[in-house]
Amino acid sequence: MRGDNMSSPHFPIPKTLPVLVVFDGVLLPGSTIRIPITSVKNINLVHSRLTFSSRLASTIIAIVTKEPDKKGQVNKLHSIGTAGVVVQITGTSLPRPRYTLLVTGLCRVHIDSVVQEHPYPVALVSQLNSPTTQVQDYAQLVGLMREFKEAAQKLIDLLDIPSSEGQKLKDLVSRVPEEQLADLVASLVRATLPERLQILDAVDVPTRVKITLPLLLRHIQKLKEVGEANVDEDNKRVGVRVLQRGGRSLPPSHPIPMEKGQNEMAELEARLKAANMPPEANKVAVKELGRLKRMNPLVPEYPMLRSYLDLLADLPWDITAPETCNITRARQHLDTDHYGLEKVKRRVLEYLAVRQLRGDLKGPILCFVGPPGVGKTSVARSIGTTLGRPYHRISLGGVSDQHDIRGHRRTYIGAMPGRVIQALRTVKVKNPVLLLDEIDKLGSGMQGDPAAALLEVLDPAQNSSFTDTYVNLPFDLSQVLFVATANSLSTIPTPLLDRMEIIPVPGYTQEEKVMIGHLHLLPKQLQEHGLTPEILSMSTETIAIIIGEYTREAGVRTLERKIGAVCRAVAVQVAEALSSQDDVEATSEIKGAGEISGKGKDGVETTSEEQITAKQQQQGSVRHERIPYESDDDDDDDEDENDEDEEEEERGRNPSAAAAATVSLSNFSLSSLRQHLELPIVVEKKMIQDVLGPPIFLSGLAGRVSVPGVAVGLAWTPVGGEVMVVEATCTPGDSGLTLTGQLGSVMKESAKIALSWVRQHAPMLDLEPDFMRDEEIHLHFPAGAISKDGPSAGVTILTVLVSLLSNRCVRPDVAMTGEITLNGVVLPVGGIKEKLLAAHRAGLSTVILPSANKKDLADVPDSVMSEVEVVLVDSVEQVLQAAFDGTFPEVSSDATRTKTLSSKL
Ligand SMILES: Nc1ncnc2c1ncn2[C@@H]1O[C@H](COP(=O)(O)OP(=O)(O)OP(=O)(O)O)[C@@H](O)[C@H]1O
Repeated sequence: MRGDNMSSPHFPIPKTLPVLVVFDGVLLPGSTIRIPITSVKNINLVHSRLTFSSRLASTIIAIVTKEPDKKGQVNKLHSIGTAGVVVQITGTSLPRPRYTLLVTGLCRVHIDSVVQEHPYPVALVSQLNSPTTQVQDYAQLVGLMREFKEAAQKLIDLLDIPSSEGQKLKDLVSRVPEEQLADLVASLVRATLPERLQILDAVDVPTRVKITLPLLLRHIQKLKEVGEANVDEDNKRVGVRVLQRGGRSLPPSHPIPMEKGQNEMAELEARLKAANMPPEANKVAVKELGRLKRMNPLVPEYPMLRSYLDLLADLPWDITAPETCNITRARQHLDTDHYGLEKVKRRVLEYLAVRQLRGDLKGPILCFVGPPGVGKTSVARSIGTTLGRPYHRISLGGVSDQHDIRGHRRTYIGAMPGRVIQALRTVKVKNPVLLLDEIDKLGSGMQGDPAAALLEVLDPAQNSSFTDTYVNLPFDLSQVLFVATANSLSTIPTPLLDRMEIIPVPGYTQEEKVMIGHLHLLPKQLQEHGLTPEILSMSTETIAIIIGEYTREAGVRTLERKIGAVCRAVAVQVAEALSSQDDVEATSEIKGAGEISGKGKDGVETTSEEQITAKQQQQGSVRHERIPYESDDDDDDDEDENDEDEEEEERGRNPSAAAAATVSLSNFSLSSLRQHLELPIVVEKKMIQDVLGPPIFLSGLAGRVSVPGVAVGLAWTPVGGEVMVVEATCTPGDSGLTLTGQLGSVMKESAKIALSWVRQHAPMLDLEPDFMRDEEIHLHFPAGAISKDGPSAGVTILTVLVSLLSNRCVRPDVAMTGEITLNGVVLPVGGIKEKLLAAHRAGLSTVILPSANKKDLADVPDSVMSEVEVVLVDSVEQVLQAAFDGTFPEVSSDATRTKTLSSKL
């Protein structure tokens, strides 16, 4: 069968091709099919060979059918496949890769051998072209072709497609080269998988035509039988294939519903007109539409141009949402949705008021900066709701390719517009509120700098004519209200920072968290679990226990999850109570059955075997009815899987039961539930431990600070303030000072400065001048896996060294922060509010701060200031006085640590 003689010039196909395995279809040369990608190997192939900016021409793959054996089991690759080019990829790679490829067949190839199986198959192939037709066969072939073409025209007449489309198809059939004719018509004809494989195997043209003709005639016969008025569903599908894809076939498993009598082009033209584009864009749209109309639907560019025009028609060039800005309502909105955050709310209201008065849409871009879970996204969403404009969130975390923002060139496979244009297509208005979430997490990779692309989007001077690379036309973004969020300013490029107004959203105090939990998170979780305050009651004291013993965060996200876990546990109790109610009902029904069958009213005591069976069946049916709810809850489970630290939630909870309870509660009144449960179920400490496990964080650092060489420092991190127990030990040796805990260079320098100061002041500290001659000091910062840097640990390091060398304990209730100089001056540091909140959270009562930070105390909530004593210091001596209670107390004799230097002091 293999054709060694080339009958006509063909483009060469590479000798080695990656193989895309298909299971229920056959791609014939000249036709285009959609192939859903589900198997791991096919996904690997897409990732490695098709999604890396490959140019169209270079991505030739072999599409080979895995055919079933006689028992219907799929087992071996067919020996002949089709070399094809992927013209479009749709789908996503997250959360799970799911793609659909649009592939056009080029020519037949023989699979000589499979040279690689993993990660995707690769095969050595030889191109198959039709052998030259011998002169004696020629007359016969001409007759056969004529008959075939006539039958094909007849089939097209019978297909349920608009006449204009039919005419186009007929023209195509009359023009197409003879060797492509059978393949083209075969893609219109209904045929089984083995029949299609037979057509694929027919390398020489006459054989192929001879095989296809009977199938063609069979299809015509069938269409005639059902009659034009009653075209069966399958034929409609064929019609749709022709109508929608211009003569290219689609696998039977992916039919597209018929839009009877609709002219695709006219519809597209009408949509483009209705889009009311600016003249420049309109000119391009008209020109491209003309090109699409003239284009042969079989060429790979057709679907790409079609998608482009669809996007132009979908973009909101001239659609504006009416803005309903009302400051009083805005205030109400913000207050209803958020507790506290007074400064943030005030700034947002000022911003909205200025916009309302000026009546224009230009203004600074607000950027909310703060630790996770403090309500940044939530406040930004409230702005959208307040203004009555559609809101859309663009997540920028991990975006490292500028094309994600600016779009890809249309010539690339899988080309897509950038995220901003995609968002506008989704919201369908040109003035939405777009939230640029996690703007500080933008990456920068090989594919250009996305931050630079964002500059163009955010700059009011440029964004009125933002040109996405895919759209390639200016789009006016000046009416979009951009709002951004970030955890830290340090990673936001300066030019981007310059264009935004930073609104800090600080962490919450313990009291604020309790109130947020009580007023917002608990009601929200109750509602999400189908519970009510009449069923579950949780006091503010209980919420405070959860905060203190199960969370260490600046925001309230973990708190919300923990409250959710408690709600689920209660939902299980309710569900169980409801099922026991079902049991009782079942019993009473059985009693009823007993009455009917003439048994006594006191049937419970005298339950017969039949009754027990009936009861069991009844219970079985109760269980059975709940099954749908159980599967409904799968989503819940998925979410839970994403929670990193939620193992305790697994304990004592049953999401299925929770869901069952949620649904069942609507059917059962509270009064009937009260018969089985004492309501409300009051959540107390014992129940919290049962559900969440033993406390994760024990308050008080006293145990750890009760030995010399340990002090509590305060650190600022993008996720809020942290208390850090810094430790030092001293052992015989000569390697000087060893630092561990992934410290940056600035922190290492702080340690050196502190040691120099101690050396310089050895006499004052009662140390010998060469106290480190035979000793080495090891200084460790906890959470060794996390890198740390910055000068603010200076005072803590110094205090730890003094404590170690003087063998005296630091006060256990003191935390400190501040930079030191060689001369012992204490300099101001940042993140004071966050640090004080962290100290307060950890139950520390005294905080040593640089005097120059006094101004920052104004930001610290009164509730914290009233419980934490702040000692302002200018010098290291003052730090030591405060840290050691002014007297440098001797270590008690039962100190747990051996002090190697004690003999020297
Ligand atoms: N002040 C508050 N009042 C009421 N609810 C709040 C408050 N702050 C946070 N929340 C709630 O906490 C949850 C987390 O908030 P949100 O998602 O807005 O945090 P975020 O600061 O954007 O975090 P991230 O930086 O991780 O995106 C939400 O359910 C939100 O409603």
